[in-house]
Amino acid sequence: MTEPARIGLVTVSDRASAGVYQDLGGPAMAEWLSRALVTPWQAVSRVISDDREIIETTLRDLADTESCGLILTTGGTGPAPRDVTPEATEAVCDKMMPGYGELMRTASLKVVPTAILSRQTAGIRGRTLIINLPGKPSAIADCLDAVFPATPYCLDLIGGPWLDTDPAVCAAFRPKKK
Ligand SMILES: Nc1ncnc2c1ncn2[C@@H]1O[C@H](COP(=O)(O)OP(=O)(O)OP(=O)(O)O)[C@@H](O)[C@H]1O
Ligand SMILES: Nc1nc2c(c(=O)[nH]1)N[C@H]1C(S)=C(S)[C@@H](COP(=O)(O)O)O[C@H]1N2
Repeated sequence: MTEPARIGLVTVSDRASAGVYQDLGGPAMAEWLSRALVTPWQAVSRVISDDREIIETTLRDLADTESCGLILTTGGTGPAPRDVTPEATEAVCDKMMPGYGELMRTASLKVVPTAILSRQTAGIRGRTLIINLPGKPSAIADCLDAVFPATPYCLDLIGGPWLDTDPAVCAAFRPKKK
């Protein structure tokens, strides 16, 4: 039996991390993955403040120590002074994947005119793919619906975990098998 794929779910929010409001972002990411994935997986969840050092440390820990092959972040992608998730992501990645940000903004623009305000991106650290999502919990499905079809193959290419999806939720496309 293969081990379940470990997936990091990181909520970056000053207010959710301080308990001002309940974190709905982490549960929304978990709910989307539970619907989409048919292979076993396990969440490794964190709720942290919009602090660049803390975000970088958390991403390194999830990738290098917790063996997460995929990490989703939500929040901190906008233009406000404390929005630094994309900078933290880029700082810990070896390689950026700009197509993710481009496609997520294009998909979100069909839902909200403020989609361009997200600087969300994605990148690779070793064998881990990190994807930024906006903080609004409803943005999570908008963005994952758009980019997840290419994500299992991206993980294949970097030596990450094998993920299969329910085609009724997300039609993953692999141009060739491993
Ligand atoms: N993790 C979350 N859980 C629940 N709601 C959230 C979460 N993150 C954001 N939101 C909601 O989306 C709105 C916009 O998110 P945004 O990331 O801009 O928050 P913010 O104003 O930067 O504050 P904070 O970083 O403290 O969440 C918030 O006002 C809040 O209503
Ligand atoms: N799908 C989707 N994308 C979205 C939004 C949204 O509500 N839905 N909000 C936008 C807004 S208003 C902002 S400021 C940016 C950045 O949000 P963040 O700082 O919470 O990550 O995401 C944008 N992208």
